[in-house]
Amino acid sequence: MTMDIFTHKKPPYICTSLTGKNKEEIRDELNTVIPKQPDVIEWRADFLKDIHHVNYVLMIAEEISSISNKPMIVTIRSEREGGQKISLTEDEKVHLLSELCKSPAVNSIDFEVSNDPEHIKELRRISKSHNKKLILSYHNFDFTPENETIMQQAIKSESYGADIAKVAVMPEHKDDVLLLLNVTKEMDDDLRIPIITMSMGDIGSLSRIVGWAYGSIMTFGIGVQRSAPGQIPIDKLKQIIEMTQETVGDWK
Ligand SMILES: O=C1C[C@@](O)(C(=O)O)C[C@@H](O)[C@@H]1O
Repeated sequence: MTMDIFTHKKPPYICTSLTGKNKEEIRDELNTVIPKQPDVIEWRADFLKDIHHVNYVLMIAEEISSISNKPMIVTIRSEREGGQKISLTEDEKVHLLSELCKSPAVNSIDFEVSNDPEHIKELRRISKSHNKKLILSYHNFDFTPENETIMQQAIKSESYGADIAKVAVMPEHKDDVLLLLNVTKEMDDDLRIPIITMSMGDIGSLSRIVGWAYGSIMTFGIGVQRSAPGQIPIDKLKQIIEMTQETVGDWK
């Protein structure tokens, strides 16, 4: 049964990324990660060495799901937006994501909103027909664009029929973290779909702690190895969010 990310707890959901290069490394990661009880697992399949073997990929997805018993997002992050260099063409990547949508092990797929619109439409069609969530994402590892640009990416994601819009941007100074939180609140007010946002890097890590209060439904913490700069270890992240939620309450 595919588990729904959105019904089992009050946000923010704590997600952690698996970045192993092969089945053995992923198993080891799971052994460390599962006791830390993340709510959601993101499998960063772009780290997998043999990503071109569709059956091997599907087998690992099943294994992750059966060991973790958690909702799983599969991401094949493009190199352009901070992912690993992989041996698949864009068409092959879309084919692989389509096959993953058919697997009961997978809850959601993440695809960049900057991808070819035909590929996005195809994955929307397939994910919907298999009852999987489509996260359309935007990453900028260099800087934080202005408010309107971030908003436009999220609006574009919604207009493609995304179930969730995600934005990860790099701050160059403290004001950029405030900008991200501010636009998070605007997106939460204006969009009909849920959003996930983060400001990356050291100063950006503040957004990973308080983003929920501005409308971000998920935050990424380190299980074994970070998948982006500024992530906080899951145990500390959980503790600090619980403490802030106690004082802040349901305010957002
Ligand atoms: O998009 C995201 C968010 C992220 O970049 C972060 O900053 O936590 C980590 C990635 O693994 C994930 O796909």
